[in-house]
Amino acid sequence: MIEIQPVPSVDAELSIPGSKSLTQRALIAAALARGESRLCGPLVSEDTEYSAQALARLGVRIDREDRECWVVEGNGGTVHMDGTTIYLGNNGTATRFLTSVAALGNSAVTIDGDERMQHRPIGPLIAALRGWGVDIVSVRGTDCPPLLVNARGITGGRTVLPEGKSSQYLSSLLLVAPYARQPASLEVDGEVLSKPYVKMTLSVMADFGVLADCTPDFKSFSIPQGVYRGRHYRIEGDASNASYFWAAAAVAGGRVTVTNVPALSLQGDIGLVPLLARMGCEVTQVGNGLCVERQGGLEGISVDMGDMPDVVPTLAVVAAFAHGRTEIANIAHLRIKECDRLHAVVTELRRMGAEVEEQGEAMIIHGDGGASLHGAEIETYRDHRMAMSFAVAGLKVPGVRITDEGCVAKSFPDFWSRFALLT
Ligand SMILES: O=C(O)C1=C[C@@H](OP(=O)(O)O)[C@@H](O)[C@H](O)C1
Ligand SMILES: C=C(OP(=O)(O)O)C(=O)O
Repeated sequence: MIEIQPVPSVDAELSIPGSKSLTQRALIAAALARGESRLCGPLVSEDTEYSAQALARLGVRIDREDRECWVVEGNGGTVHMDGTTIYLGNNGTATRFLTSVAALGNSAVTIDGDERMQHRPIGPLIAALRGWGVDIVSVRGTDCPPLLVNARGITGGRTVLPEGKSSQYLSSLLLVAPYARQPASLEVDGEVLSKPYVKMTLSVMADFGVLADCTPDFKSFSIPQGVYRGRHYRIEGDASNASYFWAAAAVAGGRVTVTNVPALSLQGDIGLVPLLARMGCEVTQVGNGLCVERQGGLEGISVDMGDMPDVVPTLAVVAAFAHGRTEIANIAHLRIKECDRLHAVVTELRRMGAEVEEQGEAMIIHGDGGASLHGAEIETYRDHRMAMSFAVAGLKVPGVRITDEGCVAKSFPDFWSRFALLT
């Protein structure tokens, strides 16, 4: 357990480790590419460790000796599984992505994860892969991992992705689609949540040489056959993880500059910054980074966060220090993250004395400028984002204690040492 020390205000400038989403996409594109890639600025964390090890099991050589630049020897799309099981912990992104990558191989593979991952749905991806001729089942019939993939490649042609609460199904299909035996197309049923992650997938695919087509509503895709080309690829800082530092300025007052997450980031979570501005912060561009500063008070806002689920806990914590009502809508997908994050955020904010309403797909925070907040022992539910977002509250409120603080290793192993720069 770690107790956060309050500060009168913050004044810091720092860089943030590489984007988790970009690192995992670049690893897969580089793994399936023809030729060598150098991925510079990757995130080194539990999740990317799972991804890299899984790709190694699928026959890809990845040299990670230099933590700053990983060298990946692409297999050109020829996937050979060494062994029978790929275990991915509670890495939702890799579990969804590697399922499709494994389908490109030529042997039976079990995809499994930890107890929580075994409750995170993957049914829509199973259905869409079947539409591309993949023999895949959820071993326990739960539409969650473990999955058994009897891999023999993907046929391509048209498939439909049934409605689901994760964009990762769609990104997963897109990443492997160029390797289908015939040109592939994909239709999506229902609303696409977390759209910026799909955009990011298309952008990484294009960077590695494959241009897919999609309709502006992200519901219909055509992917040409092709092979990614190995390249030098630089990964920007993680916007979701930068959010805790920008939020620190909003909550404690003062300013924080994150130097390596640009305003025009590929990451949708950069969208938190304009929301902080709407609440009363000042935002300025500094080089390739962004500075968030707060001098006056914060006001509540109404916002649809369907496209940026990972920064909902961050915004919710800030909202508890604002004056007035903040409504965060369209966030049902938070319920299938590392924990039921919608319920967890509401529970822990209430534990600190905040007045919060939980709805099926939304949360409402009735802020009073933080006046009624008090210290508490915060349960983190093995969820890195719970730990990091509630740490921010502790910069202002004495006695905030974060349990199981090591859970940040999933995406940000040295979070606590960087956070200490604020105090
Ligand atoms: O594709 C990605 O890299 C991610 C997509 C998002 O998930 P959903 O699409 O399930 O919302 C996000 O929560 C996750 O941390 C990373
Ligand atoms: C939801 C997250 O990750 P994943 O789905 O990859 O487990 C996250 O990092 O907040």
